[in-house]
Amino acid sequence: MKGLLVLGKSGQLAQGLARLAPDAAFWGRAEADLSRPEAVMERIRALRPLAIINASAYTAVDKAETDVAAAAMLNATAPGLLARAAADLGVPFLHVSTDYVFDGGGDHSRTEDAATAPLGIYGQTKRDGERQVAAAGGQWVVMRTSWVFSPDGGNFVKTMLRLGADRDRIDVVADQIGGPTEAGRIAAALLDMAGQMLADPRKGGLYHFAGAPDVSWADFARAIFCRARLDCAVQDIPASDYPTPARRPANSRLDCSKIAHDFGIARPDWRADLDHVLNQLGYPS
Ligand SMILES: NC(=O)C1=CN([C@@H]2O[C@H](COP(=O)(O)OP(=O)(O)OC[C@H]3O[C@@H](n4cnc5c(N)ncnc54)[C@H](OP(=O)(O)O)[C@@H]3O)[C@@H](O)[C@H]2O)C=CC1
Ligand SMILES: Cc1cn([C@H]2C[C@H](O)[C@@H](COP(=O)(O)OP(=O)(O)O[C@H]3O[C@@H](C)C(=O)[C@@H](O)[C@H]3O)O2)c(=O)[nH]c1=O
Ligand SMILES: [Mg+2]
Repeated sequence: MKGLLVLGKSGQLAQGLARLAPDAAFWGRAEADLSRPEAVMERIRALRPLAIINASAYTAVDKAETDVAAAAMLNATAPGLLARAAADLGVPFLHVSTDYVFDGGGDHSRTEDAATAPLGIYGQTKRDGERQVAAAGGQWVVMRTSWVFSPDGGNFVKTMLRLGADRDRIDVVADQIGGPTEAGRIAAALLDMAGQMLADPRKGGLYHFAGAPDVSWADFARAIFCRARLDCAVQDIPASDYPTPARRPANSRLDCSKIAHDFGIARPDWRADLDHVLNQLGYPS
């Protein structure tokens, strides 16, 4: 997509976008340090992009608990200012948020209008970012997704492949349920949405988008070992047996019917996407 500016370069989503939209401009930390967003806004005004996708974020969930100011800057203040720069230019701004804005009670799928109640700093700062993007006054999309995996960067799939290679058993949380989502699918959905927003200035808003079917982390780990042909047994454990600085939601199920209705974008099946990512990582199918 010509004229597209992506904030982010080496991250999972940024790399997914780079594969699908190689002629876009990609600004990583070196080109555009979002801990100093005012300078980035100036450069955006000079570039005059036709659409902006923000693929940058502070994603270290546990570290955010003690690095609050940096998480707030990257996840809330910077997206708000980027959205304002896009609004001033009159171009669409697409941003990504997370299932961690919810407290994860119950066992139902949440729609976009469900109440947010983040359990930790990462989720809180992402929720604040959603609000700042919506308040910037331009044409915007916030896509909430979950459990992102890809061949690039750090993610649960790569962690399991590393651990599973030298252990014969691993304990994995079985009472947190969500939709694993391949980064390339998010990239494709955002590019599709950007095109539709350019064609129709009324389009935009808050949307859920996650891979199907919903699973526990333990079942996701089993699928990874099975498809990678790694001989590592998964022991189901409750989250209470895996203490972490930040609490995670137990129920991360996202109802994705609004994006299907408004944009014609369906939930991708993570099982096929996992096969594809494992192939990219050198595991034969
Ligand atoms: N990972 C997940 O499981 C989930 C992620 N999300 C959301 O999806 C989006 C994409 O996440 P993902 O691709 O996984 O993230 P990654 O952690 O893989 O990548 C983070 C990106 O942020 C950029 N970045 C970090 N600090 C700065 C900074 N100071 N200035 C400029 N850029 C910076 C990095 O830049 P550089 O390229 O220079 O390294 C990198 O491109 C985020 O909004 C995230 O909150 C939502 C649900 C789940
Ligand atoms: C490594 C490991 C993790 N776990 C658990 C911890 C946690 O509950 C779950 C997943 O671990 P992770 O560290 O990948 O989880 P986490 O970093 O919290 O993943 C989240 O990242 C942010 C950015 C998001 O927005 C979320 O959608 C989600 O993807 O698995 C085990 O049970 N055993 C293990 O050996
Ligand atoms: Mg993590």
